[in-house]
Amino acid sequence: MLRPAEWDQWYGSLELAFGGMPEPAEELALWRELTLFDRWLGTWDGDEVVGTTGAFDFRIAVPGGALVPAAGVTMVGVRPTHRRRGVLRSMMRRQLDDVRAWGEPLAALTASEPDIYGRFGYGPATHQVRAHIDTDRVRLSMPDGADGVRLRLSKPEEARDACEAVYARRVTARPAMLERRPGWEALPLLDAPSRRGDASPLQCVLAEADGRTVGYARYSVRPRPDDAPYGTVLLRDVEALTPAAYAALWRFLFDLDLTNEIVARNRPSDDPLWQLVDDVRRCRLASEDSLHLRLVEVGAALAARTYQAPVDVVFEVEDAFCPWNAGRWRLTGDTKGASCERTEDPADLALSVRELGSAYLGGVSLISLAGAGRVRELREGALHEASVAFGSPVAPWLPHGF
Ligand SMILES: CC(=O)SCCNC(=O)CCNC(=O)[C@H](O)C(C)(C)COP(=O)(O)OP(=O)(O)OC[C@H]1O[C@@H](n2cnc3c(N)ncnc32)[C@H](O)[C@@H]1OP(=O)(O)O
Repeated sequence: MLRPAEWDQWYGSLELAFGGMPEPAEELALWRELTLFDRWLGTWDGDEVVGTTGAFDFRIAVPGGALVPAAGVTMVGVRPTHRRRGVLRSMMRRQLDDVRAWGEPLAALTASEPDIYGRFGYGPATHQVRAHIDTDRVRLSMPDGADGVRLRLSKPEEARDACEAVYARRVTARPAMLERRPGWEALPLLDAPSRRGDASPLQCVLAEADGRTVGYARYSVRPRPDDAPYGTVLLRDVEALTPAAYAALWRFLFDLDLTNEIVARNRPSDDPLWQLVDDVRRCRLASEDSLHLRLVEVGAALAARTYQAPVDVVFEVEDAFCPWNAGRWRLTGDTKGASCERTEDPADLALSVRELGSAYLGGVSLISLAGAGRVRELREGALHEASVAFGSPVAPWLPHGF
């Protein structure tokens, strides 16, 4: 637990852990406002803060559409003078014990380096795709109805509630999306001038149909540099409720005069955009890990989602860091619901909690993990059965960091 009076010192230590670059005042103000002091931890050496972390109280969409409590682990830092002597490990210990005590079955984070958190039971569970789209060459095929969508520019702040209403309807449609907690609607609007470089302030275009907002895109424009003929559209986010609105928003971004490129830093791996374009190679896609997930309570977590095919398997789970999860669990479930209970029956699949974290949202298949030797099949057929059941028709995707 952190005291409000300690926050400045605490955050200063976090900034030092990340290299010492001060953050813009508006970002500092938002992170302070979003701080949940009773869920924040500091490690002290005398009167110096040497370790920091916190855990937001998210609810995350899981396959089947439920919103499940998940501790959003954040702001992990250890002072450069105090590294590699167990400060992180002790904070992870305390934090996971806390999360368990709060009754939250999941913990989630985005990692500064992907190899830090596996030892604590987190597995990479979603991917994000970066695109550099050559809008001179790539063409879009427009679905029916796109020409009927009205586009309207608005100040991002004025359009906030309309955008939030669209976002709220999108959350349960895709695993790993986060329900917007109070105060978080300010995050996508952050636009500190010192972060813009040579790009414009943030802009917003709304898609409207039958008088209501059915989509939005927020972006900035970097005008042509001296050595190039055209500028770049930097996409912040885009969401829409209909295929027509989605395509209309992308066409707008593609057609912005005096630009010939869109840079989108975080798109889902199955973004419908890849089906709208005629030349996906000229979208120059690159993928990397995004959300890392940990099952804090294996039984409650596995019972909280649904399964896209009937499943009845016994897992032998290894969990050295949270031993209350270790042992055998029988999962039975289908598209309607699931239960997961302790069992003495023989195991069908053996794996560690980390693999369960990777597979949980349906973005990494158990078969692929087994191909790497990280899941062992002990009953013939169990791997295929569980792998199909754990899948998701929509790729999990985390829309923003935290
Ligand atoms: C969710 C987030 O906030 S991600 C942000 C993480 N923070 C940063 O990257 C900021 C810069 N780095 C740091 O502040 C620190 O180096 C930290 C937090 C990454 C590690 O803190 P430390 O106190 O040095 O870690 P600690 O000594 O407890 O090490 C625990 C284990 O993690 C390993 N480890 C520590 N740092 C790293 C790293 N950067 N990469 C890989 N493994 C690491 C250690 O080797 C140790 O391994 P072991 O279990 O096999 O013995």
